[in-house]
Amino acid sequence: MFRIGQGFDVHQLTEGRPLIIGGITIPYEKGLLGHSDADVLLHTIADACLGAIGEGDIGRHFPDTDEAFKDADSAKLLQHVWMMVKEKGYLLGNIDCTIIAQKPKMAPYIGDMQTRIAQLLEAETSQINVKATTTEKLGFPGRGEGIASQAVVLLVKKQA
Ligand SMILES: Nc1ccn([C@@H]2O[C@H](COP(=O)(O)O)[C@@H](O)[C@H]2O)c(=O)n1
Ligand SMILES: C[C@@]1(CO)OP(=O)(O)OP(=O)(O)OC[C@H]1O
Repeated sequence: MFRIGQGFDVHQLTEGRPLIIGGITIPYEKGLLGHSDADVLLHTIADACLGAIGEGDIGRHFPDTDEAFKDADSAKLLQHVWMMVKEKGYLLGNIDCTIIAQKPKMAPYIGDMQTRIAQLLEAETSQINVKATTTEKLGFPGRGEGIASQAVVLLVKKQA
């Protein structure tokens, strides 16, 4: 039995914050703003996983009004979500993600992101695909105001 989920998230770019995407710190003049470390890609994957198991979204499980999640490491939030997926008896099929950013260039960091996401989800790197695209300078990502990401996840029910 299969379950699919999709995720989408956006965070604003601002000065004075580190840029953390897919669990990797990327050298850049700005970082993403959020209650947590604002790792837009890990949030997107967490939302896709929660969607696949019918458990709502990360705001429901980790509210941004809760001081416990202030500056939270999104890797830990995703690991918690992955525990929920495993408790429901699912394994990862595959994940496909897109980071939507005019700058910086993500290509040099994609391999490390895939490795880190695979670690967090106890999967093989071959099960994780991360892509990046600009919006050809159009809209808020194109103006460099923020970064968005999208993900689709396929889960497979463990055999009894
Ligand atoms: N922030 C980004 C955006 C894109 N890339 C890579 O460049 C390729 C071309 O991007 P277009 O938006 O012009 O289609 C894209 O396929 C990515 O490989 C990137 O590394 N970082
Ligand atoms: C992760 C949480 C919790 O710290 O905060 P943010 O970093 O603001 O991220 P967002 O994607 O807006 O929503 C989920 C939040 O509840």
